[in-house]
Amino acid sequence: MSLVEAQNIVLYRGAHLAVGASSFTIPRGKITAVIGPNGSGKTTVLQAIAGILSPSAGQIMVLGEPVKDVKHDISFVMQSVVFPTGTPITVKDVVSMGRYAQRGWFGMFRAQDRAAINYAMQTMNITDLKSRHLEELSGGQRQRVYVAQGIAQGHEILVLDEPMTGLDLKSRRIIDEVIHAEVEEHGHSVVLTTHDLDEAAAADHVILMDGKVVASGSPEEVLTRVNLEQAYGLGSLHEPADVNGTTVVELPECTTDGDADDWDEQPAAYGGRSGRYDAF
Ligand SMILES: Nc1ncnc2c1ncn2[C@@H]1O[C@H](COP(=O)(O)OP(=O)(O)OP(=O)(O)O)[C@@H](O)[C@H]1O
Repeated sequence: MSLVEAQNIVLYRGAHLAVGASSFTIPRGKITAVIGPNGSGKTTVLQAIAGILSPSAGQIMVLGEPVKDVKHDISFVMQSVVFPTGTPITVKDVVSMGRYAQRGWFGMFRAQDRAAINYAMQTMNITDLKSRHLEELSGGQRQRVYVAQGIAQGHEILVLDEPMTGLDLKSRRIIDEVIHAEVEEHGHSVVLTTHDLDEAAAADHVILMDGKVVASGSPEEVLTRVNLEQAYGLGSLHEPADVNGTTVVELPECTTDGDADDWDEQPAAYGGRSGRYDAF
């Protein structure tokens, strides 16, 4: 059974058509990367998978059921979680929130809840920060806390919106290891968004967005020059270069606040990283 089957879904954010009619499947027990330019609909698709946003047309099934019936199997970690400034909330409080739905009678944490909270803090390497207030943390540390909250939920499906963006190498590695452990050790499925072609190329399955799903399948099937040019704009890719026998495509730099065609001419960084990946 597929993890997700979407047939001709159309997604609006308010009055704005965010994702035009799209069909795709996502395999179960794998890592799926959703990639595409700014504003291409990645977060919107994640929200539909997590049951936060309903399609205005078409249908989306998760684990063979209407998504509203399996919401309790899904952990959704948002791109940025905003707590009002001055909220006296600690790292442990935030991670513990991941267990609120599973708590026992009278809202008491049971041994398994405490174990899940401690496991999540350990795997995300934030145990030594547990008594710190959230607003005392760096952006990268905070992001690890939010991912830990998702891990603590222990659900079969972990949906992560840009978990790696803006993180240093160490934090990226920690999150990468946790994502692989979720799939390989716990048999869970991970769906994440990224701006990094290397990350997408390393996933089991890729969905390429540009206001709709442009392509979905294995990285080899999806991350082709033709598809990437369609999503990121014709001429946006520089001629492939041969680097030590590997064909490498460089993406031009994209402004972070712009839309898909808002390219800078400079062939340099993309999504804060090298912007180079092995072309298929
Ligand atoms: N709350 C909202 N109300 C109206 N339109 C929205 C809202 N949120 C997003 N949009 C629009 O929906 C479209 C898809 O946005 P979405 O956040 O899914 O893109 P994205 O690919 O995740 O972008 P990014 O890479 O910048 O995070 C964009 O055109 C965006 O402007």
